This record gives sequence, structure tokens and C-alpha cells, in this order.
Amino acid sequence: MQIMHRLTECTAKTCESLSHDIVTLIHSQKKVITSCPLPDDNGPVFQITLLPALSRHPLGSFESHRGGLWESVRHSSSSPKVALLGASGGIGQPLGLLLKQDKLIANLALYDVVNTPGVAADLSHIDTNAKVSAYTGSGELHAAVEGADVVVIPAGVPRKPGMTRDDLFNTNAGIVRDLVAAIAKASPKALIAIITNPVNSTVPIAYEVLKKAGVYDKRRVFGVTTLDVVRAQAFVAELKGLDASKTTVPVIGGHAGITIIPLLSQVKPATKFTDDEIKKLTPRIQDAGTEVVNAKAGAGSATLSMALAGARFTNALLRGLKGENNVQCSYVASDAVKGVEYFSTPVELGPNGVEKILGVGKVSAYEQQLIDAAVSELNKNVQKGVAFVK
Ligand SMILES: NC(=O)c1ccc[n+]([C@@H]2O[C@H](COP(=O)([O-])OP(=O)(O)OC[C@H]3O[C@@H](n4cnc5c(N)ncnc54)[C@H](O)[C@@H]3O)[C@@H](O)[C@H]2O)c1
Ligand SMILES: O=C(O)C[C@H](O)C(=O)O
Repeated sequence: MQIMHRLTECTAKTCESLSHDIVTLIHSQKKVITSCPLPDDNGPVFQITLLPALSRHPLGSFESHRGGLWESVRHSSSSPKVALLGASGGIGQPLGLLLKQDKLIANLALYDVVNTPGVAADLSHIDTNAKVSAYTGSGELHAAVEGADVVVIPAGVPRKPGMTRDDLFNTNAGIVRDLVAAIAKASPKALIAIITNPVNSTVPIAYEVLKKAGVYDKRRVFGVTTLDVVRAQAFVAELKGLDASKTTVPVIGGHAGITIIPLLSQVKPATKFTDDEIKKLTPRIQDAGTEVVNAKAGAGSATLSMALAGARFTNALLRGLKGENNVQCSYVASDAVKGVEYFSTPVELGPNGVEKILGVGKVSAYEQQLIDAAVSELNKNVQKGVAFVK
């Protein structure tokens, strides 16, 4: 049986990835199907060849329900699935709460090694449309991430006072490696947003795991640095008496100490800072995580502001998948700065994840010094992550 379906609302690029999603999903249901995009003058057309095994399946009736086909077999943009790994934790719980309220999410899969059923039962009583499901322990990890459009990872231990983020490496590197290995098998096309510290190293770890599994796509892995942006915007708005919700501050580099580089020269609305203000505000933004760790005095690190930042970034990824391209700062594989392979800059998000790396833009001499100082530190963090997987 052959079916031709025209998707006039999609770009050819989107449709290429849709076709892959269809193949993956049908295979996961143990049915046999092949699909290939067939370019055509009036828009992309897919030819889907159903082998006999599938013609007995309820989907076999889709010749007369072609619109329904896309609804029933594809997650992206029609019924997006987000998997949250580390869902019972300090970040995981409030992040789950915010994701449950995101209208773009149809399925919210909560995974952790403990306590997921309780968190899921609680969230499932909220009268929003996202369907919540719970998965506990490594035996249920595959099912949790299978078919996910976006996987968000806050699994792992947080800092205590006196620790650096790099001190978390020994515990968290293995957690991220194992979670990403499962994603590589169950949902290789998912966008992966990594919150787990040390982000400067866990992102390269994720890339290396995907490479090893043969499903590497540098557009699909993100270090979540949104909290640095959120903080910078809060602090600048407070200092200058601006409306925080309308203030934008790019923060580039990485997510630890001197690698966090707020670009105060690029604040919008355009804002002037004295040298003294810049020299106080920059380290305040760089050390804001430590400020929270110290204030929590052993009870962990930022969770509530991070949940907000994580939800904002997840929503941006989902909008991108729908074709609503938008710009966010994120730590990704990047050639934006010479001499280092991973760097956070504003990136354009779209149907494939990173559509375009927008680079650092015009920076001040002071900011250039910060960039130069960050490169060698970042390289150490990246090498440590790469060596861990190799
Ligand atoms: N990127 C950022 O801006 C940012 C901000 C804040 C915190 N963080 C980091 O996020 C991580 C989580 O912080 P938290 O405060 O939520 O910690 P937490 O200890 O409160 O929660 C972590 C959760 O991860 C779970 N977990 C542990 N191993 C797991 C595994 N193998 N699979 C699935 N889940 C697992 C734990 O059971 C726990 O529920 C830390 O590494 C922290 O440093 C990053
Ligand atoms: O500071 C931490 O350890 C957590 C996080 O990276 C943060 O910036 O708040």
C-alpha cells in the first residue's frame, strides 16, 4: 500500500525530520514501515510504503484518515512529549510544575530513581492538558524517553558551600553519560537540554556519548545557561530601575565562575554603565550560583529560579520545533570563539534545534578580556568531559 501525503504547512527541512520521526515511531511499535521525503514543486510530499504487517494494524486504515496519521504517529508539534530526568529533585519538582502548565506539551514523562509516582500523582491533578506519566529506576528509563521531542536533565547532585561545580564531576558525569546513552537508543532525534553540573563538562560528555552511539547531531544538545541570563536581567533591571520583563542581557561563555560572561554592552533597552558598575555587576552575576549555595547553607543550590529558567528554555525549544524560530543563549558545540569547541552565545532555535549560531556580536574591550580568560578554563572542562567518555 502506498500513501502520498502533502504537508503544505511545513518547510522541506521540517518534513525531513518529520519523516524520520515517523519511521522511528512505527518501528518502536514493532511494525514495519519505510518513508522518504519526495521533493515536489508545490511543497514536500512524503511517500510512505506500508508493508503487509502494518496493513492489519488500526493505522492501516489511515488511507481514509490521512490527517489523523500525522496526529497518531508523530510527536513533534502535534502532540509534543517532554521527558524530565531527575523529576523528583529540588529542580525537578518545580520544573515539572511549570512544564505541566506549558500549553505546548501534550505528554510529560517524569523519570527519577526515586519518588516519581508521588510527584506524578500530585502533578496529574492539575487541570491543564499535559498528560503526566511516571517512570522509576533504570528499568523504566527507555520507556520514559522513548518518542520524546525534548529531554530535560536536572538529574544529579547539587553543590554544598565550599564546593565548585567541577567538584560534582565525579558523581554527575556518570549519571549524564548513562542517561544520554539511553536517549541515544530510545529517542535519538530528541533535543537534549542539560541542567546537571558541571554543565561545561556534562555537555561534551553528552556529545561524546551520542557520537559513540552513531547518532551525533551537534544541533540537538544544549547546556542550559538560561539561569545566568535570568539573573543578569534581574540584577540589571534592579540596578537601573528597568522593567525586568522587558530587559534582555546576553550571557555567553560557559556556566561556572569566570566562564560566565554577561555582555553588559549589549543590554536592551540600551543602558549605560559606569566602569565601577560593570566591575561590581559582572562578578555578582558570575558568582550568583554560589550566593544561593551559601544562603541555602548545605541544603542545595538554586532550584526555584532554575526551574523557571529550565521551563523558559524548554518552551523555547518547543517553539523552535514548531517552526517558531527564536533566539536564546545556550552552551552548545560552537565555532563562535576561536580555540574552544563549546561556547554559549545567542543561538537561533528552530525545527532542528540549533539553526544558527549567532556569535558574540560586538563586545567591549573588558568583555573581550573576559572571553580570552574563559577560553583556557573552558578547554580544561571540555577535555575532562571528553576524556571521561573516551
Ligand atoms: N544549569 C544550571 O544553571 C543549574 C542550576 C541549578 C542547579 N544545577 C544542577 O542541577 C542538578 C540538580 O540539582 P537539584 O537541586 O535538583 O538536586 P537534587 O539533589 O535536589 O535533585 C536531583 C535529583 O536527581 C535524581 N537522580 C540522581 N541520580 C539519578 C539518575 N541516575 N537518574 C535520574 N535521576 C537521578 C535524584 O534522585 C534527585 O531527585 C545539580 O547538578 C545542580 O548543580 C544546574
Ligand atoms: O551554583 C550551582 O551550583 C548551581 C547552578 O549552577 C547555579 O548557577 O545556581
